[in-house]
Amino acid sequence: MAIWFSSKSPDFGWLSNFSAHAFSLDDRLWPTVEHYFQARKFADREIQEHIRAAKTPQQARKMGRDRSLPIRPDWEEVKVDVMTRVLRAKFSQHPRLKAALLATGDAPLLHESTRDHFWGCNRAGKGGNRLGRILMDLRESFGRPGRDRRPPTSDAEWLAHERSYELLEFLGPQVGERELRAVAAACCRRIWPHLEERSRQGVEAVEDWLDGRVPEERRREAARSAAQAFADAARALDVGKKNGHLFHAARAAAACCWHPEVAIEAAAGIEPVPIDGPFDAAMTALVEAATAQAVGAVQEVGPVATMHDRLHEEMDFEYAEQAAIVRRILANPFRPR
Ligand SMILES: Nc1c(N[C@@H]2O[C@H](COP(=O)(O)O)[C@@H](O)[C@H]2O)[nH]c(=O)[nH]c1=O
Repeated sequence: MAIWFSSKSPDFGWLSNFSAHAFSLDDRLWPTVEHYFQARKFADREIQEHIRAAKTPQQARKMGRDRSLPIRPDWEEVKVDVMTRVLRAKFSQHPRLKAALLATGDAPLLHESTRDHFWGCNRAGKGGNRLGRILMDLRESFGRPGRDRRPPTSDAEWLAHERSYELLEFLGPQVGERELRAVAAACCRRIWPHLEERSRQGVEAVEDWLDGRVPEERRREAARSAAQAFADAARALDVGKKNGHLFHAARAAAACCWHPEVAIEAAAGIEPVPIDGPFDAAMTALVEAATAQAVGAVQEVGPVATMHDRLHEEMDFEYAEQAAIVRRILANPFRPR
């Protein structure tokens, strides 16, 4: 069945360019794909920076479409390449989104738009759906086995594996909720300095629950309060103020405290990638905690040219540290007991 998406779709807003999934590209951090795409219309770095600092993707789009500023003369020739590049960056840097994209299988992805017949199409079939087509190509390239996806295949590989989320993905649904929560909490402990009080208390409630000391009600309250802390961090997110690591850290803690009755993404007023169960919650916590750690580490790195490489190095480093946590908490599947 075809999947229709736009920034307004309740279930597939994460496919839209407006979704709040920050990534790094061209030596800088970008709050959304839309910010990057609109900024790239201009050669002038000052204008790019102005758009990068826009509070919302809607605002970035408005700025990019303001024709009082000169756009690069070759924009029409390069815009599809720019979009392809930025979408690859978004989905490669968010393993959870990449997994969600792969999980759409071979469903046609259609960017619903009544007006934009280039990137989107309407329900009557009018429009080129270029955005949907790029996403389908990306899905296909991610689906091919390669350096991006290497689950462990032996005891030795399990012990040497350096990506926490791939270890969890490999074990899949057989991991119990207690183990998942324990891994998520331990990963949040590693970003403690980036967490504010409500997020810390949430993680502590999860730890107490692991010790068997927490009534259901406290867990729900902790989840609400951590979700609220994330909502506040989302509102305060401002690349100009270099506080991206606080946003990702608060999201990690909120995911760690996930409770089925508390909608984390909705609390933050951003495009929903609804968390679907404890496994999904733990994956989100791992990815966001690694991002928080990495962004925090490179925030002050200058010149910007070196920041980009450093960000990826720092994320790899953190995923390796988390992989050791996964091994400590979960049983080695290659040594059955
Ligand atoms: N207006 C809109 C979207 N339009 C977005 O605008 C971009 C194209 O900009 P331009 O080439 O300047 O027309 C492209 O990223 C497209 O996805 N998307 C959404 O999800 N929701 C919206 O409401």
